[in-house]
Amino acid sequence: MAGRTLFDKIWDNHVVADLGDGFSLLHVDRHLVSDPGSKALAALRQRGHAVRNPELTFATPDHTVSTAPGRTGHTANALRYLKDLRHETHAQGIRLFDLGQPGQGIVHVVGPELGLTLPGASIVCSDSHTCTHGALGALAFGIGATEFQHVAATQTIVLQRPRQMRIWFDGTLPRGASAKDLILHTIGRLGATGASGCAVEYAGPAIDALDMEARMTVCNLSVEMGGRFGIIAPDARTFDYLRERPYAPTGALWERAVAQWGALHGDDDAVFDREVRIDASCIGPQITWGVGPQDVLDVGDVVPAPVGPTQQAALEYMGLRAGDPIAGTPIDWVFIGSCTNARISDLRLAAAVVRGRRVAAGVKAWVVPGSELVKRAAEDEGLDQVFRDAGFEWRESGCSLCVAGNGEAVPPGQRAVSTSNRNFVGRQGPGARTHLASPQMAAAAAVAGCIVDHRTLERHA
Ligand SMILES: CC(C)[C@H](C(=O)O)[C@@H](O)C(=O)O
Ligand code: SF4
Repeated sequence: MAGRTLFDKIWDNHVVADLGDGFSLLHVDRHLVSDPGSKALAALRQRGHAVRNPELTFATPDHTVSTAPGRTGHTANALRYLKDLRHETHAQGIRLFDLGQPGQGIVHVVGPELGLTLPGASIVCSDSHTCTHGALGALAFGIGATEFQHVAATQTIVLQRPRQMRIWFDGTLPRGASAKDLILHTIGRLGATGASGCAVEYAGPAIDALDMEARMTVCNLSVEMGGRFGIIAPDARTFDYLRERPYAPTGALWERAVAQWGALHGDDDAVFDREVRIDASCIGPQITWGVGPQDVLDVGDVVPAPVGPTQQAALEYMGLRAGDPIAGTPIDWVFIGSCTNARISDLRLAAAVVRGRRVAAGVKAWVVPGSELVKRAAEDEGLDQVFRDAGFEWRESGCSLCVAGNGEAVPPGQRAVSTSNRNFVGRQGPGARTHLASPQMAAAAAVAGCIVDHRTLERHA
């Protein structure tokens, strides 16, 4: 028998029934629910179904909640979602991590930090960035509203085994380049559909060297190149990260779990449908110029000449001219947040750039921690003060400006550098222009008032 990939092994462990033609009925170990999921919960209840395993289902509001300090200014829409989520989770006996409680936050930040996300587990959430959890060696993927009801009612899901791709990163990232740069560069190389329909395994020395939160950043953007799953084999770093997390196993169970997790890696002779190799040592700080994460360049490069009408339209939307250096482009907003880059390590990286500096005149800069626990940890370290002293707004946790689904938006025509994962037309508000970048790059833009290579700021410090 041919060797199996890591993904194959986890898949095989979850098969309840083989349905033929590559389809399987899989057991779901964790169902994560955020506020948009309240609609599907309501629909399920109206059809008279109970949630089969409420103890495997966990909820928290993130998309629509206000992130204003003190949670003021909730929109009518947000209040409705919040009320529905509270009502539906209560009716079904589902654990809800509500506003102000440890455990609240962007669902993809919360899963790993609570130890709900575990190596070898299957994890679903009706959100495309569920691929984030694959960073811990989980089989994690986004589902639709119909699948949500199926999962909730049966704790299983029907899935066709996807094609598999491995991206192998040689070398080490240069100083000043981060996981965000690594994955943006990769998407730039492979394109928005480069991993369509695939489960993507990230491997190689440059991945091994990343800490857990950086690995989450990498897996988070898998879906931006069409991959429904991203996965990284768990290792000692993964186990260290999970030890003593609230929902991680303890005592003898922990020992057994680690022994099993240690076996979670692909066989040497496993075959992938596609293999890509990338040299991480050539990757510098990245910044997007267009309206998809694949429209990305090195911060030292010039805006490319458009290839075809789509890119021409992207340049017009972004208000950029081909041939101009991207560095030096004036900006109006900075958003440090989202399930890509709002964990404590991201905030530390951004704070290191900001410390002792001021946000440039006319720039609005927000830090939106990824979760209540991230917020508290940052405050314990005094990071909130570093940001506040510089003129940043220090906010409550949630999705906020990443999706502008909560009344928080970048005004039309204004230009933002954002640590999130989508720079689509109107994503941060109608007419808003978004440049995706790492936390260091976003922090540097805030203090410089323009797009800038954060390494050049460091030299002047
Ligand atoms: C609202 C939700 C369904 C959506 C997703 O699936 O990703 C959002 O989180 C996003 O990032 O665009
Ligand atoms: S932070 Fe952004 S990308 Fe992540 S779940 Fe929320 S809206 Fe989606």
